[in-house]
Amino acid sequence: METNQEKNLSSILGDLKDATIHGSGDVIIKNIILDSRKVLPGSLFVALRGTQTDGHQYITTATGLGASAILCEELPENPVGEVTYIQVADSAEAMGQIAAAFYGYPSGKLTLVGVTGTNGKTSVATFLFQLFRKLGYRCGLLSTVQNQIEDEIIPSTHTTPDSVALNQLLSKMLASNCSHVFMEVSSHSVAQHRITGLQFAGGIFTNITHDHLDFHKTFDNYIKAKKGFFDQLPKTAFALVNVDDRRGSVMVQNTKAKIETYSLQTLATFKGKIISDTLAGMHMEINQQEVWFRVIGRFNAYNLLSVYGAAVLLGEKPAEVLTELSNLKSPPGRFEQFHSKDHIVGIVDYAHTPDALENVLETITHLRNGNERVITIVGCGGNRDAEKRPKMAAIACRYSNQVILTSDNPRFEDPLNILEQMRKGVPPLDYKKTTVIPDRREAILKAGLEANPEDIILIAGKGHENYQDIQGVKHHFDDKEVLLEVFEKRYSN
Ligand SMILES: CC(=O)N[C@H]1[C@@H](OP(=O)(O)OP(=O)(O)OC[C@H]2O[C@@H](n3ccc(=O)[nH]c3=O)[C@H](O)[C@@H]2O)O[C@H](CO)[C@@H](O)[C@@H]1O[C@H](C)C(=O)N[C@@H](C)C(=O)N[C@H](CCC(=O)O)C(=O)O
Ligand SMILES: Nc1ncnc2c1ncn2[C@@H]1O[C@H](COP(=O)(O)OP(=O)(O)OP(=O)(O)O)[C@@H](O)[C@H]1O
Ligand SMILES: N[C@H](CCC[C@H](N)C(=O)O)C(=O)O
Ligand SMILES: [Mg+2]
Repeated sequence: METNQEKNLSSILGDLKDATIHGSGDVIIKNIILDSRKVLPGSLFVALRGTQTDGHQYITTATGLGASAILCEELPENPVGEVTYIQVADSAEAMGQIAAAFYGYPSGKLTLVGVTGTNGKTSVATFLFQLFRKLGYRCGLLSTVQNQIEDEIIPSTHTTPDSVALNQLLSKMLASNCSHVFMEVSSHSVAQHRITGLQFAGGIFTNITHDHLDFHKTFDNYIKAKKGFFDQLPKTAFALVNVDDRRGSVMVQNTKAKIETYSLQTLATFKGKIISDTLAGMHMEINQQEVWFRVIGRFNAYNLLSVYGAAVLLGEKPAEVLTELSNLKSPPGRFEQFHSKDHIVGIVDYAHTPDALENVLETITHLRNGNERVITIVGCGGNRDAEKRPKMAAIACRYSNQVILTSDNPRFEDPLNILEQMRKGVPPLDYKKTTVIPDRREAILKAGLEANPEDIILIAGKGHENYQDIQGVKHHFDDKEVLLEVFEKRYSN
């Protein structure tokens, strides 16, 4: 007999086109597993071709551990008699369809909105989650910072989980009576079919700039990956795009969804204008209605505008939406401000791309009103796009009086090597104001101790992260903690 956790294999294969089934469809599947080391008796093991290795190499291990079925692109040389092999053209794509069926298609029973773009996904998804809770709905969130079911926090490992984890989380949200779920859709997740089989009520495009070329290789591929999300939206969904980004129209070129737009510069369904922007708050006009926000910065004007648009497209009343939006706070590590007793402003921000860093520094530049200095501390992650390293250093120099280049998450790279690549972006005229301090803690302490009252210290790149990933080991590290520690130190000395 089937239980909640179990399904008959043939009952979850219905959405697969062109699959060849070798063996019986009448097999009980207890779970879907993509790592052979986690296979249990009754598992359906999915052989995925990865970036490091090929899951097909582990099919024999999986059957040895009791897998009752294997989803694969190529059959093993010696198939096991009692195991069912489902042969498909693309295992990752098929896995998305099977995972949705295994968990009872939870996305179709929820109002699911996805957010894609280089920057702003976490901010927009989190604002939507906060807003809809305030509007009285039970909600779920899938984000880089954390996954959340109402108040329950479930740590996240990826911006967008794999299709099995994703459908499992969605079914948990449904079981908790959530009606709305807001999720980030990373370009990796589209390319790797993590979102295949999901039924979206809407999709939002924030922007696209330089990132992840380590994975996508060319900017064109990166654009195609993001566009893939809009290509697969159904005609019942909305596709809400930022038309101030020149790739906005490309994103929705082939979508079946209803296209809606937002802009700060041109005519759009949702048109916004910034009236003033200070450290205390932002005053905007949205579709002729004036509104004050606690959240600040031009990039957040875009984020709030898209959130407003999505809420209205989901049927919420504009006036109620604006009232609730005006009280929202930024998610952790997104332009998060701290003030020392002698009025130094510390800003912890997750800007880890050239565009994000430039936006944040432009915002800081606009907020300056006197002789305060801007001190920027920034690093770049290891085993990630190396092209952004010199660019980010150059941007930091352009907008700051003092720059400290430091380590982010070196991962498996030599931090000094990363810093050397960043240093190449420092214009010779800016050598004098630039220091390289590989130890991130030391870098923050130095800035915090040397700053003068009213100075602004930007600590960019790690935002909410509470670890530093060095050689595969995550050591506790929190920019906020070190900043607050040094603010205290100024008084104890
Ligand atoms: C580059 C990338 O996306 N990698 C993801 C990918 O891993 P991979 O392709 O390297 O896998 P692999 O190690 O080659 O293994 C291939 C297959 O063999 C299996 N295997 C492997 C060994 C074994 O003994 N047995 C076995 O079955 C693996 O489970 C896997 O299914 O598939 C794994 C399983 O789903 C993911 O955990 C992994 O994410 C890694 C950890 C990662 O860091 N991903 C980042 C780049 C990422 O996805 N980032 C985006 C957001 C970025 C952003 O927008 O800023 C995200 O959505 O989080
Ligand atoms: N709409 C935006 N446009 C440009 N930059 C933004 C925007 N929103 C936020 N940022 C900047 O980008 C940083 C990351 O923001 P956020 O975490 O919302 O993006 P993300 O797309 O979720 O990033 P990730 O790809 O790591 O998941 C912020 O800390 C801020 O510096
Ligand atoms: N989602 C992004 C986060 C980068 C954050 C930055 N701190 C880094 O480690 O490079 C990535 O995985 O590329
Ligand atoms: Mg994110």
